[in-house]
Amino acid sequence: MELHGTSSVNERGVLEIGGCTVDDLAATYGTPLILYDVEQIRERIRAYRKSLLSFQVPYVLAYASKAFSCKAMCRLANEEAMWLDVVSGGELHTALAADFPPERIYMHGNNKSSDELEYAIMSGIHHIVIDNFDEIDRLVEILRKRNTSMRVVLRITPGVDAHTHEFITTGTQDSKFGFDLFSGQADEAASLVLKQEHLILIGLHMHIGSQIFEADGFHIASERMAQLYSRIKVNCDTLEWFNMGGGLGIRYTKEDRLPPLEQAVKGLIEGAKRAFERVGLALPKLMIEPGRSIVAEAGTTIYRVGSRKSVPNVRDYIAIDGGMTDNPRLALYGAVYEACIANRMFDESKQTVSVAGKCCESGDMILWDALLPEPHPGDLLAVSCTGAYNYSMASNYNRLPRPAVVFVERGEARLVIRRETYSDVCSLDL
Ligand SMILES: Cc1ncc(COP(=O)(O)O)c(C=O)c1O
Ligand SMILES: N[C@@H](CCCC[NH3+])C(=O)O
Repeated sequence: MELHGTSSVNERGVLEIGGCTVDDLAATYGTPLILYDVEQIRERIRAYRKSLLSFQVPYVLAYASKAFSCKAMCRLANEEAMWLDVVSGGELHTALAADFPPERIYMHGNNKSSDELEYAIMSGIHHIVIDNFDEIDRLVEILRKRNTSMRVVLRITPGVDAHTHEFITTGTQDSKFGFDLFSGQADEAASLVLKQEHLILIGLHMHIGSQIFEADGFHIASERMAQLYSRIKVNCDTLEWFNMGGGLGIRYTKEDRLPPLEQAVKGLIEGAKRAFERVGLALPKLMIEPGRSIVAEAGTTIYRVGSRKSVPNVRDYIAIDGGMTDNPRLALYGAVYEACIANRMFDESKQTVSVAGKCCESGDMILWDALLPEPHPGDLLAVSCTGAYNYSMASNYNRLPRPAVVFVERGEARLVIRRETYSDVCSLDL
């Protein structure tokens, strides 16, 4: 397993993250345990900021909180002066409960309920990203009733295939998200919004997908967005923002090849700059809303190895005390991870084993055919790059309690989400 961020191996051959030893953390907090290397998150944020600053246009760096949301994460994003993208009343509530300033929050979502829209408006968030025609109507109705107005951004589907897993591409024409550009819906939505005295159109948004390695999709989408922007700008003085979405990929395994983050971000923005120049405009104010590339590599899940099973001439399995309940990404997308035996880092990796979870489900796998030192029951298995869309997509399938989450930084560990108990699992049952 590749060591990320502040990870290192101590003289006992035990993995350390953020200056904390993994076996001590497992003994204190139990397993499965999700560790976040806070310094690494801060570094990623700073890498984004450095690239954005070099373009000398006003910018907003928002964290897409869907990747991993909890109060501590919102506080960390706030400490780093980020904005926050929320996609639900629950994510908004988490941010507000963490005292995240509402004026740096905005709301996405392809089916925001009227309650969620009211909540967002009454909380004083900065703007709402409108996703469809029904939402324009619903928003106007609420604003009219409350005799107030709201800044809005339009989510546009630029008709671009981002070359990622088909379940996480979002910019193609046939998508549930946003206003379609090709059929003219995007222009139509803009003229509708401009007629509404309660709506102030401040920007256009695109998000072409997630875990993207290549810049071409962003460049093509930026070209199309710049053309749309220039058409709308003619009748709209308040239009000043271009939100390029999130989506930059990360290295889950050594085989994943991609440029350093700073370079990748610069490349995207240079592409956008060229696109706007071609339509005779300067680069507008920029928004960018990464999730995965901020938190994924900073997360490591620590499991305890339990039973083993060897199918002669077929495969060796080991089972860990978590699984698809804390990491459904292999089951959902066939995601590939790297792992190590965290308490025996000096041992040679010479056995090919597949790592299964403990759910009643054959698809409950975390790794297929990984090369590891021979695992023994009681060993600690560390799976890297589990910081994004793992805890946030965790479930209680088979009534398994969700794991604890701990932030580690400079030798200190801080429990930020406690482990669920059996009574938590039953807490909503009547
Ligand atoms: C609208 C929007 N913005 C931002 C993100 C964050 O994407 P990522 O985690 O790939 O950076 C997503 C998720 O794909 C999204 O749907
Ligand atoms: N949840 C997905 C990505 C979806 C991103 C949000 N629009 C993943 O784990 O990769």
